Amino acid sequence: MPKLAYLGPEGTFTEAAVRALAPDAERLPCANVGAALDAVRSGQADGAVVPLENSLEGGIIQTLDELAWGEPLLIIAEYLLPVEFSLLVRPGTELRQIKRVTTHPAAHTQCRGFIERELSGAVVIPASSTAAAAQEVANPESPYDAAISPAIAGEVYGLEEAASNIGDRNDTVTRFVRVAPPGHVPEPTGADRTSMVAFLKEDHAGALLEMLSEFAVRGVNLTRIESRPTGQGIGSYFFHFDAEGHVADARVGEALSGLHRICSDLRFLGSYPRADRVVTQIRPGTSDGDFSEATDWLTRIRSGRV
Ligand SMILES: O=C(O)C(=O)Cc1ccccc1
Repeated sequence: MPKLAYLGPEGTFTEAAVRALAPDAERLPCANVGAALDAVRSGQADGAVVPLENSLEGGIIQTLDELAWGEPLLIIAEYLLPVEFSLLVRPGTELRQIKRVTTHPAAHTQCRGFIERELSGAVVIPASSTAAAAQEVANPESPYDAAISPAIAGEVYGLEEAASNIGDRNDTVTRFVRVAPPGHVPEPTGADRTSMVAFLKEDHAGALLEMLSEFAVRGVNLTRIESRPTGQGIGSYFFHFDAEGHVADARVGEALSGLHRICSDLRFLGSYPRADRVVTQIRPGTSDGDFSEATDWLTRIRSGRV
């Protein structure tokens, strides 16, 4: 039974993703995303589940930066979780009494409308997770009046639901990934995604276009592109890319080789089955057969067999 580290405590959205991805796994709740990933690096856990992106807010910065800068890890699976937020209070608290709210920053940004409309004047204080916020509010001595959390956290910590489904949109989805120590890449399925992080060799006009061209000319479609500061001054950025397909596909492999040539560093984060099972569309001239036929042709003309 694998042991999976995740953003705890019990009752987080991440825990729901762990239960869906690996129902039989032993769960190791951690205080933050970095600690969950470090548990894998140190061998304390066999893997970890972490949030990677949200359909409303984009990338989860802590996860993106940990995967880019920390000791390398491999993404081996993903899961799409629809997220629904509840306002949880100690039994008896009324909406008008709520002055101090606590939650995870990603939940705060997705519930801004409700907070402005229904809790105007309330301050929102960040918590390490939505369930940590609920656990804190459950303490009768807590300075906080309410937590924004999944409804399940209310059941776990004995809180009341003062309002449900309080997100600004009711179709928000968070993509979670399961990571493992570097090693075996999952087999291609035909409906895969490949993630990577690219660092520019030198900043120049068209540098991003050059990188994108490596994908475009081989018919590789991107599903996410995100720039993050390198920390080395204003204007210095590196890039996260998610592409359709698997590193075992010729067009994806060649795009990665091309990027490797023009980047100062290209970190492969993994090829894994897509949660939505959307099959990769192969553009004419970019199938594995097309690539190997072209390689054979080149070998022939190089050896004089025109
Ligand atoms: O705090 C949680 O419950 C998490 O799992 C992180 C998170 C927060 C908000 C939306 C999705 C994931």
